[in-house]
Parts: sequence; structure tokens; C-alpha cells
Amino acid sequence: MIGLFGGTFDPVHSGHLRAALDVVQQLRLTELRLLPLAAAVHRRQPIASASQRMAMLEAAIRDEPCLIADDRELKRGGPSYTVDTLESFRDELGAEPPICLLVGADAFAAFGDWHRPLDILALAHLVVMQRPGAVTARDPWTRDQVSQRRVREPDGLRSEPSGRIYFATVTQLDISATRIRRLIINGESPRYLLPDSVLQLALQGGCYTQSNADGA
Ligand SMILES: Nc1ncnc2c1ncn2[C@@H]1O[C@H](COP(=O)(O)OP(=O)(O)OP(=O)(O)O)[C@@H](O)[C@H]1O
Ligand SMILES: O=C(O)c1ccc[n+]([C@@H]2O[C@H](COP(=O)([O-])O)[C@@H](O)[C@H]2O)c1
Repeated sequence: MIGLFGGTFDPVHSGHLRAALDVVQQLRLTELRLLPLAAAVHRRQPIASASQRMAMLEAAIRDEPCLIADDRELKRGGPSYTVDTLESFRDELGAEPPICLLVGADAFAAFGDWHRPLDILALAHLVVMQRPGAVTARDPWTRDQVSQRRVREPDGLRSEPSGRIYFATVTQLDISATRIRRLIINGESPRYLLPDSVLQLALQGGCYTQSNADGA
């Protein structure tokens, strides 16, 4: 069973990476693709360029063979709708194999506002990862989806290609890319919140500087 984990990854950090590995292990995923978005459809645009974010992601996962950086959203360009990404995976994999789409609990709280959310659920399972400070989805539509589709055991995801929702318990790391960008812009160190290799690239590339601090 494969997993997909999309994000802005501006930059990728240990909150993403540890949660990703926890899910790989709990669900016994054969691989997890990490997909940096090109243009966000729901938030401010990333500050670092596509190539900088991709390079930082590749550096972060270099020694972890089950984590794979996938640049299809960057190559596709334009607004990165998750439904389009899932359709491209279905074109490659066919209709049968289960696909797990990982989302943090904060992202899932807004799932009802995503583009074609029912089509997303027709294409993949959702694996919702707890995140410190994230609230549970409050809108009635999303709550209703959870009550109809929730499975309590990861094996419940293996018997169908899509359509189930599983809440995964992951290591709670109160780390955000926003905080990392702010620390760098303020000349402080974000060390240990992200891999050293990622930090080095962020600093060398001048990804986060006072001149782009407005967007930080
Ligand atoms: N510390 C964390 N623990 C669990 N999930 C996380 C964590 N940080 C991010 N995620 C999840 O990873 C995905 C991509 O997140 P994203 O790249 O936007 O990182 P972020 O830290 O939330 O960034 P920003 O601070 O710029 O909003 C989202 O589904 C998000 O919920
Ligand atoms: O397709 C959508 O409508 C949609 C709306 C909100 C978020 N997403 C995806 O959710 C992932 C996490 O988003 P973010 O902002 O937390 O980095 C990322 O892959 C986004 O493209 C997708």
C-alpha cells in the first residue's frame, strides 16, 4: 500500500518527517511520496522557490528509502489541486491498489472546503495525523464523512482502494515551517527543528531573508 503526503514544505521539517515515518511504520506502507505543491489554492504562496523546496525535501529524505520526493505538482504548475494529483496516480496505478493520502489534522479541519472533496475520497483513503494545537473538524459535512467512513484499525484501509478515514497517532512535535522561517529571518537558529542538511540549503540559498519577511 502506498501513501501520498502533499505540502507546501517551505521548508520541510521534523514535524513532517517524523509523522511521515510513524505512518509508514504503522500502516506498513511500501513507500510514501512527498509532494511539494506548486501554487497553493488555500493559503499564501510559498516563499522559497519550487526548486529550493524540492532540493530541501530531497536532502531531508536522502537516507530514508521508503520516503520519495515526487515533483509532479511542481511540473504540472498552476494551482495544485489534490484531486488532480490523485487522478494522475490512478492513471499510473489503476483503480485497485489502495492509496492513502496523509493530511495533518489542521489541514483536515478545512477538508470540506477543498476542491471536489468527495472525488478525493473516491480516489484515496484519508489518513489524518494529529498535530499539536489542531482542532478537530467542526463543520457538519466533514463530521458526517468521518462518522460514515472511519476505520479504527489500519488494516481497514487494505480491503478497499479508497473512501475510508483513519486517524493516526503520530509523534507530537510542535514545529511549523512558519516558526522556522521567522527564526531564520530574525537571525536566530532553528537548529534541531529540521534536519541540518535542510537548514544548510535554506541558509546557503538565502531562501528566507528580511526582504521576503512580509510573507513569512
Ligand atoms: N508538526 C506537524 N505534525 C503533524 N503534521 C504536520 C506538522 N507540520 C505540518 N503538518 C502537516 O503537513 C502537511 C504540510 O504542511 P505544511 O508544509 O504547510 O507545513 P506547516 O508547518 O503547516 O507550514 P506553515 O507554517 O508554512 O503553514 C499538512 O497536512 C500539515 O497539516
Ligand atoms: O485540493 C485542494 O482543494 C486543497 C486544499 C487545501 C490543501 N490541499 C493540499 O493539502 C496539502 C497540505 O497543504 P498545506 O497548506 O498544509 O501545505 C497540500 O498538498 C495542499 O495542496 C489541497
